[in-house]
Amino acid sequence: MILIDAVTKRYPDGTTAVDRLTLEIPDGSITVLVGPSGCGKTTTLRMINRMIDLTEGRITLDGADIRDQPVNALRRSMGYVIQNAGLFPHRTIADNIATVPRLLGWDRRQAKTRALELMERVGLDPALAKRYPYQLSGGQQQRVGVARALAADPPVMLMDEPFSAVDPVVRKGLQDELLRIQAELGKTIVFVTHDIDEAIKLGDMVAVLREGGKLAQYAPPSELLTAPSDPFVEDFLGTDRGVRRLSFFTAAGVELTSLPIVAVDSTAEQLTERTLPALDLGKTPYLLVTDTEGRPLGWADAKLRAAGDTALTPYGHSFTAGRDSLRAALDSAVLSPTGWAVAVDESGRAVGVAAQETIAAAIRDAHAERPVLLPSQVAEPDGDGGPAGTAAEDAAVPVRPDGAGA
Ligand SMILES: Nc1ncnc2c1ncn2[C@@H]1O[C@H](COP(=O)(O)OP(=O)(O)OP(=O)(O)O)[C@@H](O)[C@H]1O
Repeated sequence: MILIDAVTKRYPDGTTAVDRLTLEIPDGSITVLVGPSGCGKTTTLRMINRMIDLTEGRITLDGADIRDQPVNALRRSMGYVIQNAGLFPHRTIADNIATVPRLLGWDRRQAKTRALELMERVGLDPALAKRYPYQLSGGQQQRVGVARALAADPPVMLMDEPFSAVDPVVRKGLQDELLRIQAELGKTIVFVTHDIDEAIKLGDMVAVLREGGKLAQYAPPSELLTAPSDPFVEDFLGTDRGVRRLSFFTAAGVELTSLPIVAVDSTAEQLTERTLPALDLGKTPYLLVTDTEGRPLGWADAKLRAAGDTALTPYGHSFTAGRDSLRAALDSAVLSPTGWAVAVDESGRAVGVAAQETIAAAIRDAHAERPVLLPSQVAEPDGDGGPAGTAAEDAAVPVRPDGAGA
C-alpha cells in the first residue's frame, strides 16, 4: 500500500500545490487523482517517486518511508507514463521499451525478448519493433509508453494524463487495454486525469482534488456518483451522474420477454401465433425479426408482417444480457424506435426484449441499493457487505462500468 500521510507541498515561490493530503492507495488497484487544472495532481504523483520533494508529512510504500530508500531503486520500482509518451526519439521502439531492463543489467537478447513480449501485451504488432517513435501514431506511441513502464515489472505504475493527447476513439481503446492489462497483472496504479469520465471508468478509487491541493472526496466511483460530498464535487461530476451511476449495476435482473421475437423465415401461421400474444402483451404492435440463427434484424409492424409486408425498422443497438449494465439496457431502450430494448446473448442471438417500464423498475431497485463496493470486493466469494438476497437486490449487483455512451 502507498500511504500519502498529511502531505503538503509548497514551492519556493510560496505556492501551496498540495495541502495536507492524506490518501491510502490500496495494492493491486487503480487509484485516480482527478480535479481541475492546477489542483496539484501532477505534484502529488511526482512526490510518490520523489521527482518532487514533499515539504511536510510523509509518503510510505508498504510501511517504509520513501525518503529512506535510494531514489534510483525507488523509481525503478515505479513505472512512469506521461502524456505524449515521452519516448526517446533516436531509439527504436524495442530499445525504448528495453531501457529500464538494460539499465538493470539485462543482456541485449533478454531485453529484446521482453520488449517483444510487452509489445504484444499492450496490443502492438511486434513488427513495429524496429521503427522509431515518429513512425508511429499517437495512440501507438502511448502503448509503447505503457510497455516501457511495465518493462521491469514494477509493482507500481504512475500515469500522468497518459491518454489525454489522443482522440476519443483511440483513448477508449487505450483505457480498455489498461483495464485488461490491470486485470492480468494487478499492478498498483496511480493515474492522473482531469477527465471525470476517465476517472470513473478506470478508478477503483477516485480522489477528487480542488484548487489549492485539498482533497474534496476520496471514494469508489459509484459512491462519488451516489453521494458527492459537496457542491464542488457535484458540479465536477456533471449533470448526468444518475445515468452514469447505472453503469455500476448489471442488467441481469431486467425481466425479458421473448414473445414478440420471430425468425425471418417464419410461416404466416407462426407469425399469427406470435403476433396475437404479442399484441395482447401489449401493447406493442411490433415484432422483432431475427435471422435464421436468431440474430436481430429489425422491428416489423406485427399486422403488416402478418399481411406479408417485409419492411424492417432498425432496432438501434442491443445489450448483452448478463454482462452489460443497466445503463446499456436503458440506452438500448432509449435508442430503440419501439421503446423496447433488445437483449442478446454472448453470441449475438436475441434472447428477449424489455420495455422501458421494465427497465425503469430495475432502475428503481438499483436506486434502493446501498453505495456500491469496489469491483475487487465484489469478486470476493463471501461478498462481505455486498448486495444479496432479494430479487430486487439481485437486479442491482454492481459491475465494472462499461462506459456505455461515455
Ligand atoms: N515549480 C513550481 N513552482 C511554483 N509553482 C508550481 C510549480 N509547479 C507547479 N506549481 C503550481 O502548483 C500548483 C499545482 O500544479 P500541478 O502541476 O501539480 O497541478 P495539476 O493539477 O497537475 O494541473 P494540470 O491539470 O493543469 O496539469 C499550480 O498552481 C501550479 O502553478
